[in-house]
Amino acid sequence: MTSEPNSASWLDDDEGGEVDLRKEFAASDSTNNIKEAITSVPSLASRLGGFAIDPSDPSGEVAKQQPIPVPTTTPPSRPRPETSNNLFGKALAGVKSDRAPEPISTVPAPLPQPPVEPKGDRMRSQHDDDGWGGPPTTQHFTNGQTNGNNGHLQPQDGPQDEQSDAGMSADTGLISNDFQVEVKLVDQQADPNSPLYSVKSFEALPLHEDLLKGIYACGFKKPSKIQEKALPLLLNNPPRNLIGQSQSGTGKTAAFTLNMLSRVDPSNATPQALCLCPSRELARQTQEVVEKLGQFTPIKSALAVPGSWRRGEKIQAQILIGTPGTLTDMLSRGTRIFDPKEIRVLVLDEADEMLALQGLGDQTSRIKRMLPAGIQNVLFSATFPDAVQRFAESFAPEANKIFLRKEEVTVEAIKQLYLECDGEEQKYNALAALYDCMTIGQSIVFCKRKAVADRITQRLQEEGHQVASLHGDKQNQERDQILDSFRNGETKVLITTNVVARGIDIQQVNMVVNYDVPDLGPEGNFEPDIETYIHRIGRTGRFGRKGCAVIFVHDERSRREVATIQDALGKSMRRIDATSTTDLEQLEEALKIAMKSVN
Ligand SMILES: Nc1ncnc2c1ncn2[C@@H]1O[C@H](COP(=O)(O)OP(=O)(O)OP(=O)(O)O)[C@@H](O)[C@H]1O
Repeated sequence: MTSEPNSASWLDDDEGGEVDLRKEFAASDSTNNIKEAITSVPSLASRLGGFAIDPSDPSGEVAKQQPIPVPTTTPPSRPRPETSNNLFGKALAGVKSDRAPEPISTVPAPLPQPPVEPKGDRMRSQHDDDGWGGPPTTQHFTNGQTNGNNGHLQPQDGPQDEQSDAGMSADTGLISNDFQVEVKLVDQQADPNSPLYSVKSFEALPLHEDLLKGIYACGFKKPSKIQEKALPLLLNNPPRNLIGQSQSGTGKTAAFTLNMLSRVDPSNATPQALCLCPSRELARQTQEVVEKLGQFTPIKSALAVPGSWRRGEKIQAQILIGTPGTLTDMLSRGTRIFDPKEIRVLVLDEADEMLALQGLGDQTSRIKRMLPAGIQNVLFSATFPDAVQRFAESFAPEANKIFLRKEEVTVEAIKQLYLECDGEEQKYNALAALYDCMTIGQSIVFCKRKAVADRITQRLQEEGHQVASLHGDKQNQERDQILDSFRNGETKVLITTNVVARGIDIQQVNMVVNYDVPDLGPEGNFEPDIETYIHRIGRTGRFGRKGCAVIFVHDERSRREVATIQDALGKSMRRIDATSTTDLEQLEEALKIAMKSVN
């Protein structure tokens, strides 16, 4: 980590620890056509000028020389991997495809033909193959070496000038969006320092051909690092628990989804894989991923969130995705809704949240107790704080583990900035002034409280801005509609609480604003909530895309909190001086470049 340089212009220092945001993002601009589309944005400086003035430092120069201090200790490393399991066989064999496969324009390499296993209880028959032998594996990714400079990551070596293409159309190779920019993932996936890097191809993984077809239909060309590492461990027989950590937006969902699709028996029309998510929004999204990746299999999925299920209705889908409340409700009815004894895989997405002692942990543990012992427990998250990690290890005993080093948990392509405001009211002014920038792409504004989200939404709307607010007090259907219209681009700015802080994957989101510093609430002594910060900013920078995350600082306390976050992440944030026209114009420029790069 580095401390902030004393440079007058933060865009000048393009060497050393700090990054010239504008130059870096511009360097990745292999296409210029977007530039025209964004040059119409009015000057941010012209709209922001004049706030956050410290009376003792009217020019702002003193403050600029005193960055939020970042302690110089290197975060402790976790132990190195010990062993790795061999692959014993294919986890999905003999899945019948009774749906007519649709033509895929990207012709894949010849598909591997997994051995056909007789229908029936696939998991148990695999289990019989070779027992639960072999030591669990712990792996640690490293997406960069430390340069001896207080643990700050070295700049990546590989070419970074082309963008990812998670949303690529299989027909054209173009992202379907407003700007039609061709962006390639190839270079990032060839760079060993990238979390998207993999040695293997999907074809080399033990996946059924119908799942490979689903993967191609999603436009995925190569696995990410977590997919490459986790899938063989997940699909290995006998099934073993797995705790997997990987940065936000690196494809964890596909990893656990492919495992669920591989592990269920399509001929048995009852839930065999359960996936628990912390919000209805995430459960709905995950079900879509299951449907997409499984579209060439006969496997069905169902949703277990409030309003998704008619009381008394028996679930006949093999994969059930839901929130703990609804799943507990279903399970409390014995075998009437589904037979828990048939469950063989339990996935906790956002596992640290699902196991949090003050939160969902109780419900999750209760659900687990209603399921058979010895099922495969799969826990994924971008964050695993130490206390939860211990609980996770007892929840999923003898698990194979994939953990990140502390300094690796945030995505390098998300540029983290903080913006000083002079009090609460100025925060609102800053947000209003950022509106045009926020609508070049799409943005999510996170607030601590629902009331604040509603209040600023109303004010912005009264001033003629188009924004929507989403939080847990809204009706289920309204929640679904609001997120759907944000997802399809009808709404450009979403003002929300932590309800969408985790897991939500909307590739066009190129800016996240932390209107409030997230905190741990009364149980956590109102300390800053580092994990929530990581997940919030992870709503941008998905699968190799670039993004900007701005956090508002408006008093001594929030200043301290942001310093704590920097310390915990081992990364310094660039300070934006709201009294400096130059800084603000540079910020605007950097945002524009970042925004176009995510498309
Ligand atoms: N191998 C791949 N190639 C290209 N795109 C991919 C690949 N795997 C996943 N993606 C895409 O990357 C995006 C992010 O994936 P996903 O939502 O699974 O990330 P995640 O790791 O679960 O993130 P989070 O920690 O925020 O939950 C999705 O749009 C997904 O479709």
